[in-house]
Amino acid sequence: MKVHTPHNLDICASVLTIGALDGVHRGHQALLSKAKIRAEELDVPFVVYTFDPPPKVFFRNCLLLTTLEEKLERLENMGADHVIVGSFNELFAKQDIPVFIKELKEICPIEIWEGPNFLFGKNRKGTIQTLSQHFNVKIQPPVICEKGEVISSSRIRQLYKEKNSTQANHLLGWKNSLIEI
Ligand SMILES: Cc1cc2nc3c(=O)[nH]c(=O)nc-3n(C[C@H](O)[C@H](O)[C@H](O)COP(=O)(O)O)c2cc1C
Ligand SMILES: Nc1ncnc2c1ncn2[C@@H]1O[C@H](COP(=O)(O)OP(=O)(O)OP(=O)(O)O)[C@@H](O)[C@H]1O
Repeated sequence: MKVHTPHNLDICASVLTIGALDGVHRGHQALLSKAKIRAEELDVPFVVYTFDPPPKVFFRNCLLLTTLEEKLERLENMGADHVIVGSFNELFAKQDIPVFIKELKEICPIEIWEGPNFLFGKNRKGTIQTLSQHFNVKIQPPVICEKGEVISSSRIRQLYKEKNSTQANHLLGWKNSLIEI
């Protein structure tokens, strides 16, 4: 797996997933697995575009579930061929959506895989519909836990706050998920 800064990956076809992916939890894992399978079927590299720190950590000071190093390790485990890491700061967040779309076009995605409620870009104004105007977007149905709740980084952060690290680690689904709080 190769790690890149934005605008530094030169490929002519890919399957792409974009996301903060903090924790690379069981919902992310299902999404990434699907995208990886499609990349293999299409015989193109599987590219993940992620952000460091996760936007919610940057804007709202949320608990960080995985350091960049841990996240990259997990993404490698999920079969990512290339990871683009956008350093998330004020300047990055100010980029207009068409600018970000133009950057994504550099990666030439044949398919972009996301979950159903994916929002992106400045002020979270970009939707699946926005993305679909430019790319072939595929949706992974939401992965829910045994209790019927959608697995999310926010839910896992909440479980850690409630000191329920057993359930948090269960939703993360990685053996070495140990956050001390
Ligand atoms: C160019 C760009 C600008 C962004 N600006 C904002 C922003 O102003 N406010 C915000 O909450 N998130 C912003 N984000 C983060 C997105 O809303 C979103 O968190 C990110 O695309 C990852 O999606 P995910 O949270 O579903 O993983 C921006 C993302 C990008 C790519
Ligand atoms: N449970 C899930 N099932 C399927 N896809 C998911 C799930 N959770 C997140 N995704 C998808 O993973 C991608 C990255 O999402 P993101 O990193 O924002 O995860 P999140 O768990 O929703 O985070 P947060 O709770 O901090 O908003 C998005 O396309 C999102 O829709």
